Amino acid sequence: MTRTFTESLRLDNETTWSAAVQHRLVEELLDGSITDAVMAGYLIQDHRFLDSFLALLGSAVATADTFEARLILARFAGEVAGDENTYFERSFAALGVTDQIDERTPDTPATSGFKDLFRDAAESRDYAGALAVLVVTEWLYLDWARRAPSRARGFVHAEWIALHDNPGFAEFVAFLRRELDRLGSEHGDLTAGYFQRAVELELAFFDQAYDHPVGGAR
Ligand SMILES: Cc1ncc(CO)c(N)n1
Repeated sequence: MTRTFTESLRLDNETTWSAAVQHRLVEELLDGSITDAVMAGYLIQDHRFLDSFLALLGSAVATADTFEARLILARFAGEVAGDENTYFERSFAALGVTDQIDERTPDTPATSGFKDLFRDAAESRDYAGALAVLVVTEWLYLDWARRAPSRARGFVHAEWIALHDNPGFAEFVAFLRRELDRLGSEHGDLTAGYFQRAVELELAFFDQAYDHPVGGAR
């Protein structure tokens, strides 16, 4: 059986990938038992992830080798900057996360690691490198969010799952994988290195969500 390039990359990282997809945080989000303090801390870190993530998406828009790809990536960037960012603002209000709490909370090592990885991939000005990182962040999130049915309670939980488990998002992940399957093997070492770093950071990001519960949150 021939494997696609992205299937091989995932299989090379299967242990870490599965540990992330089956993480305690995902279990607690899907069964509704995650505490507001952990959810708030996780979302504060993820909102910072979003800033650097948009910079990486912008670099993918700039380096994509077809008009079609540039359109799809730019539309997705628009959704992240629009509905997804608004989700964070509404959730912070609901969880009692004020600007002061946000400012007092340091980046976890995983957040810093993602910022470094996104900057490295963006500055390489290499479309395949940016794709290797984007395939992990989006495919791994589709993978856990699809583990529904969820018994999530309230919009903070339900919308976070729905943002990563909907037909448009699944279609975007399929597009990213087709792009990396088309280009990745020509840039094998670079893409494998970025892919592995990203999977390890996803697992660490979930782990570290428990290190800084946000006390000010309701
Ligand atoms: C840590 C992390 N990985 C992936 C996504 C999906 O974009 C996200 N929001 N946060």
